[in-house]
Amino acid sequence: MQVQQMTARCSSLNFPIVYNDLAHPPATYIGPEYQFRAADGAGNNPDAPNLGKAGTPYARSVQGANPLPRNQMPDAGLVFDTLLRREKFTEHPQGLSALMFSFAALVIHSVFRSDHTPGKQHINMTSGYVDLAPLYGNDQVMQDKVRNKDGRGLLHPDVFAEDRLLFLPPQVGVLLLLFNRNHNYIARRLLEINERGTWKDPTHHHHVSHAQLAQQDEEIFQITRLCNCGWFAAVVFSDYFSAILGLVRKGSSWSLEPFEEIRNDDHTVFERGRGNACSVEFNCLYRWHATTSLEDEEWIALQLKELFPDKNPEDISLKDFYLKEAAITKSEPDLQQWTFGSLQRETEGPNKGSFKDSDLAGWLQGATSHRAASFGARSTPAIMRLHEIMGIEANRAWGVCSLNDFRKFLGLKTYTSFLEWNPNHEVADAAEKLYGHIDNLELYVGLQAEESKPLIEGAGLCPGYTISRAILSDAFALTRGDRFYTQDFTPYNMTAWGFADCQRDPEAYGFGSTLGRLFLRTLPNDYSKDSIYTWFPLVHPESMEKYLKNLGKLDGYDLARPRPSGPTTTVNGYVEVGQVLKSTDKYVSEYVERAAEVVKGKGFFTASANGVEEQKRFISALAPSPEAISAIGKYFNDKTKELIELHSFSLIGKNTRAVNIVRDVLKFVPLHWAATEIAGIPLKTKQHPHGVFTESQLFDMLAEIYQFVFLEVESANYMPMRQRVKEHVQELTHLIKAALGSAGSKLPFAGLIGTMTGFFGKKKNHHEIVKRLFDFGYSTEQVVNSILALLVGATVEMSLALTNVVNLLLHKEYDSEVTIEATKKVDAKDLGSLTAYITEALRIDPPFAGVYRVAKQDETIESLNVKQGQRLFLHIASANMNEDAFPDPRILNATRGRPERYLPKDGCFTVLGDELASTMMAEVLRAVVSLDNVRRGPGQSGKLVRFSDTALPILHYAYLNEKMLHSPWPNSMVVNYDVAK
Ligand code: HEM
Repeated sequence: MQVQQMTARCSSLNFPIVYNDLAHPPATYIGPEYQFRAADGAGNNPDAPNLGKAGTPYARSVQGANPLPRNQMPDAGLVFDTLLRREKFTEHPQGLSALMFSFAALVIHSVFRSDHTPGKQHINMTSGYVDLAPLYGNDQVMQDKVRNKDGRGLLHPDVFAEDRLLFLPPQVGVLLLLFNRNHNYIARRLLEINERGTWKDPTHHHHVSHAQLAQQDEEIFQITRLCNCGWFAAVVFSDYFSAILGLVRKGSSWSLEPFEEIRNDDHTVFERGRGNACSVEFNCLYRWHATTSLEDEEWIALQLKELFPDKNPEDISLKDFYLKEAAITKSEPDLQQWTFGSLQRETEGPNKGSFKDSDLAGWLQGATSHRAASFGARSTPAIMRLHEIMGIEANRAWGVCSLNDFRKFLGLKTYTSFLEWNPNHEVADAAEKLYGHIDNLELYVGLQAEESKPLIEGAGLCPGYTISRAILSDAFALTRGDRFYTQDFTPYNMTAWGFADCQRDPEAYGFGSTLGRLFLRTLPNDYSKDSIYTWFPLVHPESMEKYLKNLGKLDGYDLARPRPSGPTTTVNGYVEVGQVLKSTDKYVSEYVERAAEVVKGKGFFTASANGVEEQKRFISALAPSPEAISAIGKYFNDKTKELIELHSFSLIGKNTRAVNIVRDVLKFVPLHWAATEIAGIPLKTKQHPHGVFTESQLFDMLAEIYQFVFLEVESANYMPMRQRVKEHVQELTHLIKAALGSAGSKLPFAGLIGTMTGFFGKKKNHHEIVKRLFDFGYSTEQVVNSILALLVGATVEMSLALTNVVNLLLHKEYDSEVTIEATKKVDAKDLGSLTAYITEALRIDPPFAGVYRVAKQDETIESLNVKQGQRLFLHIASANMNEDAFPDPRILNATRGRPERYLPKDGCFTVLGDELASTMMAEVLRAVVSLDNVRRGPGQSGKLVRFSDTALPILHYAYLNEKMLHSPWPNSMVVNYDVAK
């Protein structure tokens, strides 16, 4: 190319834009030095590593212009007694609860810790970041004290680093303990998932070197801290801001999101993640002592009495306070022994060292039911006089500007008179007498005693006007300025699950509450899934009731304080599990109640009171003869082959083909049959683009219904899932009804059927089955619900069972715990052998670990004493490993004989009957084993990636779904097989 042409082409490029694509200097770097938060917050900005580090001076934002000579300022005590001292308690206008300000106290303790050592009062001993420093400490020494360091990245149970919290109302410390528990929850899940495969759980592997344990402890701890801080920020941006902006009373789940990348007009990156140091102005405006509830006021009085038994609170001096503080710090016991609020640590058992859940919940729920007070002049409890004097004195020592200087800085109109600042004549007059001129009004007092904002649109916190404007600037500086909430908030740094787990979820109950999710995770037996105490803890329940009523949403919530639920007893013994499973009259499942929440009317026989009878009848309609069973078996065999053919691909230059047997075949074989042959719902595939749902869409809907009715749902997900499941059920029943065809033409919706049959096409089997059901005298509703029951009960769980069977069949080096009897490999030609293989494989690797049952009466079975009403978790997977019942239980031996030793089968075997379900599965297996030299795909692709999830014991294994959250359903495993060239 000619030089001139090159020059012309280059000059047509907009250099500034291209240059501005990237940040200069780079926004972040890779490697552990940059990936994780330093204990003292250093290095948040890699180019200015001391910015916001603990132990550095406070920043000052505003250039004061008005002189405020200290020796001419009114006495701080006098200021308190004239402008701040509470005259009477006025409840908060939005009805915020005491817990709201307990959370606020946690926020401020994360970012302020003024040094009280003489000469060092300008130092902030904590970092300028919302990094949960009260939990993790401000330096490495403190962090080492809270960590357990056994290789699992855990914290010691129920500890935190911040000793100042011991002197605040107990619910503040309790809230922080929930973040300790959340840390340990996250760390455990990270180790279970083990995304990079480099960690070994020291509870199962006893020969891991010290060096490796130390390294993995550090990695897990640091990743967990990032995720836990993500949770903390998510609470700030959901519950906390929702209360501050008044969104909670409007039923809105919208939130500010200040983290995203934004481009300036000239294409430069709008700054983010460049660090933050807290300012003295912010320290002054965040002292919200006026909001203290009556109950907390009483608590402070008691505490001061305890600390200074010989002194009247009004006579305690600053010196007394600082001396006491220093003495307490010196004599503090080991933080694992700290207690507060009369809490007692458990001294033995699995929860040794922890506090009782019910005690913690008691403090939190108490604080929700206490009303916070309004902000404003003459509102701060007298008992906090000393605290306020400390604030005023600090404000003066720091050389903070005047209120008017501050307002000017923010672009707000400066006040010209005291009355303009606070229209209450008495307050304005008193202030004028103390300060002389409005320009002399110091920031601290000016902020705290200013007229408060009323409860108007967009307002919820209702502090003084200037605070309400300035708080947002600081909130943004803190969060958008933090590299770990912006450039380094990535699924790589936090792992895929950790990143997904800590996101604010606008779909969560309580208008996107995160605190509710945290309560249900950390205090599962003491918070309930629909209580307003769970979902709106920062608002007083009576006020929340009023708002929900206005929004027409009262029905969705329980207004009562949650009642603790008893823990579930896990039963592992083979005899006990077997006995309970068989005694269906004495031990009942909870499926009927669950189904009743989402399915209207009769016929959903898999979860109905007289289900056994209905089930038998349904099976007889489905497969009335051995020929019918064989025909269905053939369908399964053909469909498996068809899907393998359709989705397999060949490897270049080899006579090998590969197929994702789980994602593209096993997941969908039962689904095709149930949807098209039984329910009459055609699937949308490449070959049939006019179907109603794609295979995946229908699978996901059925999986959610199945999980809701038959499995365990994380309490925090229960209510949103219930809503979604109701919608799925409605949609599916509508389609099933429409597809009933002429078999139901005597029905009132015959007109609709006319249109739908053309759309669906005609299916002989579907037609016949529907006819047989009507012949039983079933109502339309019963027929529809019966079909829905089959659709749910005979698909997703069977796919999972098939996955486990095929996974075991391909067993090689991957699962060292199981051995397959080499001589007794499966014979593809013999249906009996295939069925026996499936029974044995599902003993070793059942789709679910167990089932829940509730006792209807007292009973003793062997060593198990059951009380009426007790909830039992029957751990079938454990019972299946019983040595007496199954000698060498880890050996997969399909010729064990004595079929009566196997525990009663559940799931699709009950829905379809043993014979039909076994035939279907055996035919799928036959199609797979008939592939020439079928074997696992290479490396990672050939593995069934799954992990144990101790948080949801019913799941034998959990998987990550496409959102990277826990799911019961597998999604990938590639197999290879050979074909003739
Ligand atoms: C109701 C219980 C509370 C008690 C007993 C309490 C007590 C105290 C005490 C003794 C100080 C030390 C004063 C100093 O270092 O100058 C302090 C400081 C402070 N308080 Fe409170 N407080 C309470 C609630 C709150 C709340 C709800 C907030 C606001 C969200 C808050 C914000 C602050 C701030 C920002 C400081 C300055 C911290 C520092 O500079 O280190 N406090 N409080």
